[in-house]
Amino acid sequence: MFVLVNLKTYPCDSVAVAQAAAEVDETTDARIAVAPQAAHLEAVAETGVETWAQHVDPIEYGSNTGHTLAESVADAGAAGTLINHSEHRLTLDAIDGSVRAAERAGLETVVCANNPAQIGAAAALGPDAVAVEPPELIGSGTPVSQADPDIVSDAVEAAAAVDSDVTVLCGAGISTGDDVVAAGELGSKGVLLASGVAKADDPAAALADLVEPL
Ligand SMILES: O=C(CO)COP(=O)(O)O
Repeated sequence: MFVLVNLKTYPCDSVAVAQAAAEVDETTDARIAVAPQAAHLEAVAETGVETWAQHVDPIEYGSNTGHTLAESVADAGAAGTLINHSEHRLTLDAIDGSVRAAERAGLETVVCANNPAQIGAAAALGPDAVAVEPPELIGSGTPVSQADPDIVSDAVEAAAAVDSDVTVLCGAGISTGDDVVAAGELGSKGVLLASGVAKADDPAAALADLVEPL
């Protein structure tokens, strides 16, 4: 299972969370990665943990003030990037452009979407993976795998119907090892989570709990 921890812009210590993730990664067969905000990518990558960007723009080198260039993200040490997170929605055309920009820079891609229908559309753009995250459950503490299991299994079906090479992650409210196991039982190959780690009093313990049953 892939455990991708999105730190959003939470006021946590990104490097401390990354160090904890790197340590927990040594103890498990699960794959752990941390997605800090762009300004922290390099510091997080230096901890040795697999590092992901939260977003890249559909642009090339040039006059794009304030945008995030995929090549810069890769140079900072990122191995992959989220695209179209629920908190950073893009047009279809921009999602496509961002996937192409990420590919150009050698970044792995996870395109986020709200529901199975959007997952099918996202899969058609050929990312490495898609992540279904019902917006109403994000940050709720109620795991999608429990509150709405069908959305996960339907997303797995929707992606497979379009492109069987695109793997499916799920997210929203995931915070325990049991939630990760439940996600796996629904056909998800990983989880995307944030508050369960970034807002935890002890992020290292939260991460250890997440991978304990894997
Ligand atoms: O948005 C999310 C991950 O990208 C999910 O957030 P929570 O884990 O806080 O529900």
